[in-house]
Amino acid sequence: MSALSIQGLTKRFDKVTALADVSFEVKPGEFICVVGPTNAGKSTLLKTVAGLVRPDEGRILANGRDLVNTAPKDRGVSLLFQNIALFPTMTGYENIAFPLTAPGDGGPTIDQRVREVAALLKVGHVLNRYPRTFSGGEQQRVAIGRAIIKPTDLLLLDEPLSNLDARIRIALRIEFKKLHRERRQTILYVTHDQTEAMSLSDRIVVLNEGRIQQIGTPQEIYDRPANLFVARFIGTPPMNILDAEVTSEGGGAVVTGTGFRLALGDLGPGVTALPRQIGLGLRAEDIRVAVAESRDTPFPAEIVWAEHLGPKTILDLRLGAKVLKAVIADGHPVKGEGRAWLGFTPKPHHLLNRETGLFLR
Ligand SMILES: Nc1ncnc2c1ncn2[C@@H]1O[C@H](COP(=O)(O)OP(=O)(O)OP(=O)(O)O)[C@@H](O)[C@H]1O
Repeated sequence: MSALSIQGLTKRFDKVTALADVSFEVKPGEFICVVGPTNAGKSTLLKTVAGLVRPDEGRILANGRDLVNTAPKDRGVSLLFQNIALFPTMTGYENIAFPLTAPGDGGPTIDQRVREVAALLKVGHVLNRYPRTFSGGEQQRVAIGRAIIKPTDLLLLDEPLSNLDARIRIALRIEFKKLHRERRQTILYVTHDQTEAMSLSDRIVVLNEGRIQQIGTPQEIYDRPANLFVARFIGTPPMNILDAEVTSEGGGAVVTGTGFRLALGDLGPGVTALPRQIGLGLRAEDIRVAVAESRDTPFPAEIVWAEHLGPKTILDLRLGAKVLKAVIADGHPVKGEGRAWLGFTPKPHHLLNRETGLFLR
């Protein structure tokens, strides 16, 4: 049975449809990230599960039990919002222990559990202090501690790391992963940061304008984006899409566009469903870059920008009217300006039906 079953969830606010017929299943112990741009409906989804928003249509079941008609406090979920609200008159210790102080939660284990959680989140040193003396990272860690101390069936996290600087964010990402490994708690985690989603989740739900665009493992979504939106949203830099024409030659497909021509071999029967004008999707790492023309790098391009990022450099390369993004490693003979020669090895092939916005599988 699914730990969480979301069925046909729809929520409208006046003219805005925040969620449009959203359905997915979460397995017990799964770590699911819901990712999407601003206004995608991510928070609304989490709030409907937590009971803060009532859906107009659809059902939410947790282990087969209806949640929509269950009071929020009886849903067996804990929720952590982006905006931290620690109790200012309570110490770090008291803030973390707060959810355990309800009747029935008492006993000598409270102290032990607070200290375990504090150790896990590395906030042992602030337990006797008040929130006004905490750094932003410490505040967020304590807030996370408070959200996780009472093991619930389902943990809902809404952009829990978004207000933190990059270093703390990465450190806490690892803590979340460890926590999940230890507890195997079912987690629904909302973020607009696709890198965070890629690194944390067992599966990703990509949401845009209230609609699910794709559900899959990070690898599936990266390798086989369902549509143009997902292809552009997942991956840094985003996938390059080149206008091209596909023709059939000698039993194989050939893709031609301004400045390039590529034999893709036999693409199977699906290729006949493609219109002639397509988009060829290329990940930055699918593009070979060289200083000279060769059989492997036959297409001349102009380097228009180089972003040096330490171990790698992201190049903007003009090919015809289009600027592509490619990645080269530190020490690569191409230096950040002038001319370069390109070769494409798209694996897998990303052929976009430009009329429907869907990729050929
Ligand atoms: N209480 C509300 N009243 C009116 N409109 C709302 C309400 N809550 C959300 N919306 C609208 O619903 C849409 C989805 O909002 P939601 O907060 O779920 O998006 P989100 O993906 O979480 O965005 P962000 O990443 O910016 O937080 C938005 O257009 C938003 O303005």
